[in-house]
Amino acid sequence: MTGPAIEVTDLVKVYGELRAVDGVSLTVEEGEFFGILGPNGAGKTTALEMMEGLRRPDDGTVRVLGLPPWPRNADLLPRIGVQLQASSFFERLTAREQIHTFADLYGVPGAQADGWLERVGMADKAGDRVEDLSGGQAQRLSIACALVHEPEVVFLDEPTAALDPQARRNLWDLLSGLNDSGRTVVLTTHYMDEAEVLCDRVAIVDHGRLLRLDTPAALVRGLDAPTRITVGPGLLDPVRAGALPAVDDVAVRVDGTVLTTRSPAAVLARLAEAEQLDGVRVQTGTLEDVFLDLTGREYRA
Ligand SMILES: Nc1ncnc2c1ncn2[C@@H]1O[C@H](COP(=O)(O)OP(=O)(O)OP(=O)(O)O)[C@@H](O)[C@H]1O
Repeated sequence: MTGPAIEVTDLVKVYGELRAVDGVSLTVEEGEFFGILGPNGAGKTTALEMMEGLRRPDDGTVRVLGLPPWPRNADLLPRIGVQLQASSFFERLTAREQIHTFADLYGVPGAQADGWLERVGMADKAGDRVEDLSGGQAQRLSIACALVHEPEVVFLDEPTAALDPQARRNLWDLLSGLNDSGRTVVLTTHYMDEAEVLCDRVAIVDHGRLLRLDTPAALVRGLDAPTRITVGPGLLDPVRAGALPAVDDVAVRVDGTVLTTRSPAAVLARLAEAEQLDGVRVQTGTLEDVFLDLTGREYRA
């Protein structure tokens, strides 16, 4: 294929007075793991549904694999995968019957469906009814159903929402492997850490607008945030610490003495000379700092 996997230009969706998506333009490259990150109500789902061809844009254009997804495009449908919410499973079917139903719709052999159950770690739950699955298991099944026909582009809408932290982390392992074979993955999330761990590039959205689009590392670097180095409590005389070259600020807290610096290597070298590196913690900026910097308010998922 030539050209980007997805091209969105000046996309708009209006509900009454509300501009849920307000002039978003972005390009997703083939094989990219792309994240749309923003707090609740930012417009992530609305934007994603317009890319999937499930919602009609009020303005702007979408091209997926070079084709317009709206109105329903029969050439495009077999080439994209859309993760449905667990609540939209067919009722009373087992996990295996569920994914085989999807496989039949796409003319995919049953063995391929079983292969996907295996890949998402659901083979031993194949005989369980979908309503008896845990939240994490239901998400795994819905991801397998979205991928059963081996689409080139897959859309996942908050695939780890409502999961406990352990189940989320388990699902990250599965998600991070999804684009190994060159498949393009677009995911929405309101979890900063999830975007940071999984995505090649992240679009930060708020109030329907695209605020910033870059790799997580570049977003954090662009912030020019200082590094915070925490030394164990009582190990460092705050006055001497403040006199160290490159230390901009010193704060004494219960969990240790926090040195703020823009030259962490120089400060760490001095701590090493003084043999005070034991238990030292180094914290750089995160996507949460980026959001705060962009919007002036704390990130609240
Ligand atoms: N069908 C609709 N009619 C009216 N308003 C809508 C409709 N769908 C969404 N909205 C509104 O549009 C805004 C964006 O909603 P959207 O679901 O796209 O946000 P989101 O970023 O996906 O948030 P969440 O994480 O809560 O799903 C919200 O204020 C929402 O209330």
